[in-house]
Amino acid sequence: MKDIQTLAVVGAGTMGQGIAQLGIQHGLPTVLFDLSPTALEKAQTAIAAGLGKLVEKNKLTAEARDAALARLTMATDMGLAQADLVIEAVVERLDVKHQLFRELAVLNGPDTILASNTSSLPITQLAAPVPNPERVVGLHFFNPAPLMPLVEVISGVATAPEVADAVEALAQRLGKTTVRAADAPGFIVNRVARHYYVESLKVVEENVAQFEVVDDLLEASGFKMGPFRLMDLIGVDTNFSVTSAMYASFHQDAKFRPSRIQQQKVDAGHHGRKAGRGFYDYSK
Ligand SMILES: NC(=O)c1ccc[n+]([C@@H]2O[C@H](COP(=O)([O-])OP(=O)(O)OC[C@H]3O[C@@H](n4cnc5c(N)ncnc54)[C@H](O)[C@@H]3O)[C@@H](O)[C@H]2O)c1
Repeated sequence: MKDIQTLAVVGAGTMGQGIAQLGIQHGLPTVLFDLSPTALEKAQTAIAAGLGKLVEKNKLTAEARDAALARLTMATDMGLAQADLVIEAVVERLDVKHQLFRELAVLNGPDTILASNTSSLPITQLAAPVPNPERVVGLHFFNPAPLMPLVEVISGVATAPEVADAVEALAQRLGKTTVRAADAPGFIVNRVARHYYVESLKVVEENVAQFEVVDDLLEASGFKMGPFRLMDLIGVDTNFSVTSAMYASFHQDAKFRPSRIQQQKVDAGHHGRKAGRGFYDYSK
């Protein structure tokens, strides 16, 4: 297994931009590819701001920040998404991720590792139509990726053990604490955390309490963020897709049923902080 020396991140949204920041911060020349030039512009601003904050806090020198930024290539041309490790962080849809991995497999050699940041889709299913599925692996960062210490490493049925070892070592090089998770829907954290969102949405749907009250109470009881503030941070659309995928994977088990409140937010484009509006208004 060759050493991972270069990184490509596909999808420059909430997660992709954070993962790319980690890569350049830790010395990896990194290509950040997205279909949307606007997403790339926003990502570039966010990465520069993220590194800038570290400089302000004396956690990074200005020279190290400049060197990190020089390692970053922003790309709307998918042809540039070639690296030892490609991490995809695009929308949570199996069809989109399948198509993407097939294209990445053509662009890259058979020994390039293809990792998915999926929150819920089974790695075995993701890998099935990809040439050389033994190099497909789950590498699940948490939001915000530069700050959250945990990364789940997930092997599908076909994943070669040395591939899982290599991405785990890479995550540790990025300063993360890793945990191996079995290839079950939602892995560990999202499976348990799903009920935080699903049950809170039910409380609001049943008029037991308003969402702001639920947030305030849960924060007062010790949770760092209330469920609605957290959904806004995650992306209401992403959170809804993850719940929908898990509901399907668990064969419509009612305890994972998505909420019509979330469906409505998605339909209205109220996708959370990234859209300026979710459960709360961020336009100011
Ligand atoms: N948001 C979270 O808190 C969080 C946490 C952990 C994991 N994840 C997972 O990370 C992945 C990305 O989630 P996100 O919240 O960053 O999404 P997002 O909606 O913020 O960003 C997705 C980006 O992917 C781009 N994109 C879509 N299709 C593409 C394609 N074919 N090629 C290139 N770019 C494409 C979009 O333009 C967009 O910029 C999902 O699988 C999600 O489940 C999300």
